Amino acid sequence: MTRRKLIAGNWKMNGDLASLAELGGIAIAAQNAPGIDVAIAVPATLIAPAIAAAPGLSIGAQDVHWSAKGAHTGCISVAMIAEAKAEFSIIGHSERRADNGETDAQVKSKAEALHAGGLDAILCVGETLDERDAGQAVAVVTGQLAASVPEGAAADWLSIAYEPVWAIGTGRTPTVSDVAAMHEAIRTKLRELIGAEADAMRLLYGGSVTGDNATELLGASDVDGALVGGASLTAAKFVPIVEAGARL
Ligand SMILES: O=C[C@H](O)COP(=O)(O)O
Repeated sequence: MTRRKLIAGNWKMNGDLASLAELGGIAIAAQNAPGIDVAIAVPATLIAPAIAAAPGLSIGAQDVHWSAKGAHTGCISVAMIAEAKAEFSIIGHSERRADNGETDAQVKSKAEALHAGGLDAILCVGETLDERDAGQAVAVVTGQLAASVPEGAAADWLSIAYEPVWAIGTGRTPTVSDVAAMHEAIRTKLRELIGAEADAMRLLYGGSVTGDNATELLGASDVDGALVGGASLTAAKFVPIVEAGARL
């Protein structure tokens, strides 16, 4: 099955109004790559200004709360990011799991809340280095999927990002065959969970993706795109990744 590639950036807790100038070059690269999707998840305060700065570029959030509203100090709801015109949110990023103790059950509720609000979700999974060294990587990742992918999830609103925790921001990446093996395991698990819809669902790889390794990583079997952190902060670093995705 042909799946449209998605190259998504995650600015994490970086960026300010001045850095939105980077989105101009990224938006042009996206326009020049009509065969793929390009998106950037910015800090919540930058969602509306990012959309104003780069109309037509898909802008999203990096997290949402699962509740519609209420006593959740510091959190942001799906309706709030939707009002700012975000199209999607990342959920379950390993940094949120580590910093905020997020559980798979919460991630599942966030996915359901996004879908109910008409927004897309990029759900992150991934193992730590200790888990990989212990031979538990596949078990950890498939366990995260089993506990966080909503019943009946569909490819038109949910994508999965496999991000080995040890590859994030470290300059280390798994081998292409390790990435392909994990993505195959993810797809197999998704078939168990959501049936044939699994074959339409995009599986992104994330962790130290750069313009230098994007062609190799994006070319791995069952890799349908990338979730890019550090290299998404500037057009100079992100555009080559978009171009690599468009060439495949
Ligand atoms: O969400 C993005 C990932 O955590 C990857 O970050 P990185 O490209 O800086 O390694």
